[in-house]
Amino acid sequence: QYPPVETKLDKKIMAFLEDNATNWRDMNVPISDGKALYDIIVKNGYTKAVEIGTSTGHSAIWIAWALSKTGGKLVTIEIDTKRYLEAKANFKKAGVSKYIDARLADAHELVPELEGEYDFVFSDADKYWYKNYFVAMDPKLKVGGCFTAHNTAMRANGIREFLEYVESLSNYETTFDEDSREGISISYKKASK
Ligand SMILES: C[S@@+](CC[C@H](N)C(=O)[O-])C[C@H]1O[C@@H](n2cnc3c(N)ncnc32)[C@H](O)[C@@H]1O
Repeated sequence: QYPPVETKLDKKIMAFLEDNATNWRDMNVPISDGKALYDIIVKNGYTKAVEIGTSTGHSAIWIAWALSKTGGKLVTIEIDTKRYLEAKANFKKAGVSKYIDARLADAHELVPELEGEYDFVFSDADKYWYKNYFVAMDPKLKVGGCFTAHNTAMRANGIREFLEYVESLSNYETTFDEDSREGISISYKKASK
């Protein structure tokens, strides 16, 4: 389930993840979904990532682990101060702080304001805003980049609207991680329009 452990940092991250495997209580992704995100990033060599909805940092640690391989960096956004602070402490313990720019902010406001280009997005905050997050990130997502979203198996309001929208776009190709119980949509940007 874990990626190959080759370096001192790999060892440190894996030890942290193993020690805390049963301690995630704040709507965090399961280990298998974290590994799925890791694989997408490493396979594609992504270096500029955004996560919407940090919580206490489980998925961010998996993303940062992948970015430690590609030489990238993650911007992750959380609105809740307690979870944000806990995530920061977890990043330190896992040894991945230098790969993460953690922001305490309302993603409704910050996502449209993010500057620069990105090649990987993981959307995991308020579901009813998923389509808006996608619309705000789309112009900043490089061709070849990927927009992923969690809990797509829920098909709740907002998630359904987001999926209908992204699946209607001819410049995106969307698939689903079949092994994820909660569902991860994976939308590759094939062309600029
Ligand atoms: C499902 S949890 C994220 C879990 C995390 N990705 C993980 O796997 O470890 C969703 C998080 O999004 C945060 N959130 C909800 N609305 C938000 C908003 N408008 N801006 C930023 N964060 C938000 C919640 O406080 C919550 O911590």
